[in-house]
Amino acid sequence: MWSPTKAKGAAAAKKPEQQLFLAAVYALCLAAAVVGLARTHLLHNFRASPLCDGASCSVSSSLRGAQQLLREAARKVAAQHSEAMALGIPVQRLKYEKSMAGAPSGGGEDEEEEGGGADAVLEEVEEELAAAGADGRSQPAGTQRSEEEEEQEEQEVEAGSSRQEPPGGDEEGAEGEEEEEEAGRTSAPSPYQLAVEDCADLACLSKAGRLGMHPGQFRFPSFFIKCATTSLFWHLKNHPQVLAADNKEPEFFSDDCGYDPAACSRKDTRRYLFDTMRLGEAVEGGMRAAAVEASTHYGRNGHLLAAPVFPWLKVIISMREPISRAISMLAHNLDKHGSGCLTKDSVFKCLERDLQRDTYGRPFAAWLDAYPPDQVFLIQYENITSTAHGSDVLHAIKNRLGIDPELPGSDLGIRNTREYHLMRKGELKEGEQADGWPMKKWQYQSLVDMVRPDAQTVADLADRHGLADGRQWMRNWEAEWKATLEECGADGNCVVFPN
Ligand SMILES: Nc1ncnc2c1ncn2[C@@H]1O[C@H](COP(=O)(O)OS(=O)(=O)O)[C@@H](OP(=O)(O)O)[C@H]1O
Repeated sequence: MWSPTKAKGAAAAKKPEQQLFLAAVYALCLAAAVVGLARTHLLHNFRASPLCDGASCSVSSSLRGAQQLLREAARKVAAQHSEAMALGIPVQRLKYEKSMAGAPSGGGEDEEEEGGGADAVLEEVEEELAAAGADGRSQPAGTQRSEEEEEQEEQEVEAGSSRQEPPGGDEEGAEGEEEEEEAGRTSAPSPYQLAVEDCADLACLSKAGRLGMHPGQFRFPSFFIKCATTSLFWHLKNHPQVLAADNKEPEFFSDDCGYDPAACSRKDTRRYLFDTMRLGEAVEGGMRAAAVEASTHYGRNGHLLAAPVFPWLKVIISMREPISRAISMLAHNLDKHGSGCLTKDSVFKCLERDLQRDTYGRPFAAWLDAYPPDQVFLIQYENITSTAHGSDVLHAIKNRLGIDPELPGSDLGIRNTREYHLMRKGELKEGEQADGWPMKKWQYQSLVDMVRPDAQTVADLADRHGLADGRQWMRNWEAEWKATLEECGADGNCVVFPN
């Protein structure tokens, strides 16, 4: 029969080596139980953490989780940054140099995009992770993402709409899915591009314009040119980053829509967008060219038409000494179309009438009311056509438009001259200069007195908005007037040539 005393006595009766063996077995069992419990507890918590992908908690999956967390954090910084920018709160920019593909620094479309500081955070996070091979897949040489691709990714984050998490948005995705996401982010069209692909009217383009773009892309249309434009239009037409309108002066908003974008018919709008402005080609080219047109009449009421529809539009306004501008335009009407009031006998009356009606100040002020000054590029015709400054002005224009300033060259070229039109009509031989316009000295002087206040208004406005040195501007035109007056004969007769 069994009794404790007996058992004790039996245990006590065991040999010391047997006792030692049993103690070791008990200790091992205890340790195994503790380790088992701890493992179950740790795995439970660890799998629930974003550092594991749920199925495994390997070192590489944990590092991927950490990468994801850092991305999320950077995205949050980006979102807060955008919010702050929208509220007008000053946000300190971090060290961040944007090097747009093929575009000069100092004024591209994309430089208007704010948020560099937050992007820099994201960029640095991505760089650090890539350098550390934190995704557990070190990249072989030659397969690393290019700077451009990384910038595309930043832009998408900025746009905030291109990288939506999949429904149920989990971090549990398998490695393949994550790779796909990676590839999609780097080569995907920008949200802007996707939206424009479906556009066939102004409202759609207008709405799309609020979406984010990749670096090197341009909003459509990009800019209009006004005044002394033919040479500039043709120069830019030959630029690889410019998509010039099929017709230099489509006058769509003026002639087709009566300066009211809401009144443009569907048919005319489609024709303008696709045939004239080549929207289809712009989309096919990934929106990587700046679409331009140069309708002269927009100058008068440009503020009415473009600002509500294309708030991003840039405008190049070139102004010529007003009397020369009027002579050039009236002579153009006469030589090319056989119309208008200009004849050798009616010069003064015709100019007086035109200059009273066509002023610079009012429409220019309206453009400036409608557009921020950094979208208006004001040039003095006398500067861009001068041998001393012409190529610098041209360079600056292209810089401001965000296109390579070195292309297609530094020479503006010369087109649409009076001589060209007369030669075509057989009224002038090659190398000959067209006649000037007869006027009395007092007549010319009175025209100068008439246009001076308007010129001064433009100079003051340009100065106030930081667009030009107003005083220099006036000095240039005063010099033109003085030179013309000095050419007049002692008998008070002048022959006026436009500058
Ligand atoms: N590079 C250069 N240097 C000097 N002058 C130049 C240059 N390019 C154009 N022009 C002169 O600009 C005038 C034509 O201007 P636009 O093309 O704007 O005319 S238009 O309003 O579009 O019809 C026209 O002026 P006029 O000849 O006096 O009529 C052109 O001769």
